[in-house]
Amino acid sequence: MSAALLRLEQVVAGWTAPATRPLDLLVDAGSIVGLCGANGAGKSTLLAAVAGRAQVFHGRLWKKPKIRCALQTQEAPPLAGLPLSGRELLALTGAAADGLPSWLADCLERRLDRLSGGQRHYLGLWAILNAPAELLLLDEPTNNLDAAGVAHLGAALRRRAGAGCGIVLVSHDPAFVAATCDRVCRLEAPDGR
Ligand SMILES: Nc1ncnc2c1ncn2[C@@H]1O[C@H](COP(=O)(O)OP(=O)(O)OP(=O)(O)O)[C@@H](O)[C@H]1O
Repeated sequence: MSAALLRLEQVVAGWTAPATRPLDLLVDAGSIVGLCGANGAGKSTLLAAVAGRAQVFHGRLWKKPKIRCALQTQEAPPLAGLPLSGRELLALTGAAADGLPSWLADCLERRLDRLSGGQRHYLGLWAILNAPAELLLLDEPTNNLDAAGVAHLGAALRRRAGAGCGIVLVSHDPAFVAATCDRVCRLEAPDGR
């Protein structure tokens, strides 16, 4: 029997005013759900509403009681000038370094603001992906990643789902979504796109 972790019924989310069309969404433990839609449709806003950062204006948003959510956003953390290493970043979220690709394991002791954009992105993503959470909310996780990084990410997501996590990922990459997600949900933009 599947165990529901997240259920949205006709949810309209926004920051200071409603910004999305109504959305129904069900995420079970062990499943990876893709959320697609045009620029500005409100996909990031919906993830933020699930994480409790944005508002729900209409509909019903249910999460399994006491569930822990980890949210990856598209915003780059303000790291410039901060002597924070990759290993320290992982420690901040409680993520283990085991399983990191070899090309990133070598970067763990270096300052994040001296890494490449892709290296920094994947370490930041890894910190969220492997945080002690049951529901992972990922916003454009393949941004900045090369083909090897995308393949590694797909396998890491499958492992987390296999361990019982529910995953919602927003992506504009149809090939990645088709290869990775069990189901895809489309959010229509307010203007109908
Ligand atoms: N922090 C914020 N405060 C107020 N409005 C916001 C905020 N973030 C986004 N918006 C607005 O909410 C609407 C939806 O934006 P959102 O980023 O959720 O769309 P998206 O579907 O994720 O787009 P994209 O595919 O371009 O990343 C837009 O009109 C945007 O201007």
